[in-house]
Amino acid sequence: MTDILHSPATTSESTNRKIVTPIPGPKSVELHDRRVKVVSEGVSELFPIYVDHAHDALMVDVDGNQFIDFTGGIGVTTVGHTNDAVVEAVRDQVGKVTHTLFGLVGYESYIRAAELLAEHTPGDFPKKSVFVNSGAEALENAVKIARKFTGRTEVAVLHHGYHGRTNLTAAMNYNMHPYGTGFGPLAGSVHHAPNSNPFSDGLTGEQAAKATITHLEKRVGASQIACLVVEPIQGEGGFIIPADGYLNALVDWCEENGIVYVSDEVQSGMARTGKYFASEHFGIVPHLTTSAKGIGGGLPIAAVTGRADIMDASHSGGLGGTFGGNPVAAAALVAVFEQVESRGLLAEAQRVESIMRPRLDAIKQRFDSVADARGKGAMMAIELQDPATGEPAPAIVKAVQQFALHQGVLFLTAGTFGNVLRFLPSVVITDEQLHEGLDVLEASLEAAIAATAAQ
Ligand SMILES: Cc1ncc(COP(=O)(O)O)c(CNCCCC(=O)O)c1O
Repeated sequence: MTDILHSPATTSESTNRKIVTPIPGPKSVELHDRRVKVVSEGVSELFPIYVDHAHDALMVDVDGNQFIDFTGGIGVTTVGHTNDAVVEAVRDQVGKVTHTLFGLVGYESYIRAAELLAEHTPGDFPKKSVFVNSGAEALENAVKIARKFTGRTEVAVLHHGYHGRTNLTAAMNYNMHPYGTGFGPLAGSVHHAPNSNPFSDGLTGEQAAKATITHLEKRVGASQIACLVVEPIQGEGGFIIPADGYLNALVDWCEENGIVYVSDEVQSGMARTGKYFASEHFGIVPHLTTSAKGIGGGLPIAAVTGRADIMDASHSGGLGGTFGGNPVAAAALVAVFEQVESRGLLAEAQRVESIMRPRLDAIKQRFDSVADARGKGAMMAIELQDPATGEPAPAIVKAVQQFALHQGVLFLTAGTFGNVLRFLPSVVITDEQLHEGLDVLEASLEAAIAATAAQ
């Protein structure tokens, strides 16, 4: 197999990429050696590098190697690493008050953050929010609120979905490993139904919705279901975009049966797809929307936002937690929304798609192993299969990721079968950085496919 892991990096002419040591460099190796002594083995170590600083779409490790970042820390730094306005808002806030616990002593930024989410999440009805610290915590609370509002217990989710690493959200995930293996017993009352994946199932939205609804009606009973939790574009599952009409049919079914429709926009939300929330692409209005990742611009904050009557179903004191909506994170959220508005970042996400889509389509035409190219805005992906058998090709995906790392570009994988390369760059990435990263993608695919074929 060609030793693509150590091919000399061709970055000397680049102002965006700079590889000045072996990967990992000596300081990263030293940090790794310290890490293994004090950090649980349970925490993954995907890239063997350690960051020193980052800004916009570029990241520099402790050895001075510079990378174009197509991961965004899994879709968090949508407005860019160390976005200037976010940094300024955090700096202004952190010296004034860092914590009170909003349920004890309130502060304006929590309220402003809730006003922004009420304004920009889908739906023109009165909306309220509660803030928590992670996407999983938002999903946990969305389920609590739906159960309280309906008086029902059962939770419906879709195949290939992902919702977190807590006991309940691990039960809601499609992939048991690595999120739930050995951590059980996981929460009950969670029911998995078929999703819509037109690339692989060939079903129309109507046909796929019938399959989903029939499964839930027969296996659970609509009258028992508190909520149906759906990612409008499934993220960890591989950037799966449902067939036209699928989500609309699910929302209608929920409306008809008193089921709370929860749109999990943790990965697809906050300008990522060129809309504030991906639900807008499909013309659906969820009852509740969960958000996290990009809303905080790198600071940990997550939210459940939705119909005021549903959000108010909880008794006072039923929702909360120590750090939820922390003043510093809330200030960052407000800055993120201001950045999206003032810099036209929805259009920037569309610019990213306008550059990536034709190049990914061309890559699909060039390489038989690339079976699909898909996505919306700055949430694009390619799916790799063995052209002879149609089986998933995760080995090539991993090899591409490794080769690109050594060429100064960070790519993420995804997909139930690990055969998807997903791209989550910040929407402030430059055209030049996009094209350079895609050049490396193409070279990495060529090297990885050749190396795999030579095995
Ligand atoms: C749709 C959707 N809902 C919920 C979550 C969970 O958000 P947390 O902030 O990671 O808890 C996610 C987080 N996805 C990245 C997980 C990374 C990892 O843990 O290895 C998501 O994408």
